[in-house]
Amino acid sequence: MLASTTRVNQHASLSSKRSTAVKIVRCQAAPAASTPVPGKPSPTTRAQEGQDDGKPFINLIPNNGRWEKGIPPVMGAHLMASGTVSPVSVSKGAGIDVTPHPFQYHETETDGTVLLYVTAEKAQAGLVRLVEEASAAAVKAKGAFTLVLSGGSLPALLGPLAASKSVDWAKTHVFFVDERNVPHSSPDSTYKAASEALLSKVPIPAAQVYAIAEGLPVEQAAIQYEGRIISIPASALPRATEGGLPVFDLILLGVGPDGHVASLFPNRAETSAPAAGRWVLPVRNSPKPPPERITFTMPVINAAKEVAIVALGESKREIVQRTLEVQALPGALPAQLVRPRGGKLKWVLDVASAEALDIASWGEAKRFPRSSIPTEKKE
Ligand SMILES: O=C(O)[C@H](O)[C@@H](O)[C@H](O)[C@H](O)COP(=O)(O)O
Repeated sequence: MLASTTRVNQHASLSSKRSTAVKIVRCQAAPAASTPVPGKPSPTTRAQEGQDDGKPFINLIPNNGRWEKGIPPVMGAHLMASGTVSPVSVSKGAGIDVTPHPFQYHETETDGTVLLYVTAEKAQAGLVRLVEEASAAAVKAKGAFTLVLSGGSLPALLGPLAASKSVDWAKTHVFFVDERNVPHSSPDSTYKAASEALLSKVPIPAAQVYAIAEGLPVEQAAIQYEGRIISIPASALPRATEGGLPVFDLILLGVGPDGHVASLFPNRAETSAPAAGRWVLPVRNSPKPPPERITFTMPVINAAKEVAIVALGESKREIVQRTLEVQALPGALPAQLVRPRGGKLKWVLDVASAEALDIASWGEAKRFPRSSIPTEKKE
């Protein structure tokens, strides 16, 4: 049974004039593409009324809520904010010629918290506070704080942390949830970006910044990185009771236009790596250049105490809406697989990236399961 939808701050209008975050706590459940929202011409409304507005006529997932084995007969086929239609997958009926999909729908939901800021600057300040709070809690609890960074636009957002008076850098360990397999001096290096924006400006011991080993083949770089994580004592980096995965205190993710997080891309084998396997994997032929990377697996991300997905600006509008509001093919959007099992999930948005969200409808209970990686691989 889905967790009952938590209260949504109905006043969280996107045009909020509030100067700070509007905290919206909700279940991560996608409204059915066929659930017309009063006052909002949803694809259904347009399709049912047969308006020929030039947009593709789309087949809608029947919102009967009683699918065989939790799998809707038609997956996808929803009209995305960009006006394109997502891919369709038609099963032949439950249990008929169905090969075990690396991802499955399941009924449980994880509450996520959406922190919606009026501007990117306020979102950046909120992100800094989020790191400071996680740091204080971790150092108080175990005398160490493990912070994991993404690449892309994220490192530059952390610049103001250099002025923070509350982060104990002597007790902080910084990792990279993914990293390009390039020299540290390369403009593509996330280590370089994070060093320039923050790490070179704070008194963090060099041995506590875990950069990728340079000059190795990507498979060896992944193994070497995993070995460094394994060598960290559980007192600083506890291991989860289930599966022994490392429990990082805070992982900061970006999200790509295809829904990738870290270097886990849609429909790629790395994205469905099981919890029982490697913690860090090599990625070749990455859809996002540069081609070679290493990446944490999704189970490692989901073992974290807290995960924040940071998506700011107009360019994130469509993927934020798809990820938070649209039923996707199982695993089609890796960002929808981010569901910390025992931890907290937060989205850090600004009005520009949240503009396409239909927050007013978030108060209604939705019966859309989310895809996830099964805990045991179905052979
Ligand atoms: O190394 C990387 O490229 C990142 O880890 C990647 O996952 C990034 O976070 C997203 O692609 C979003 O990047 P932007 O925030 O720059 O759009």
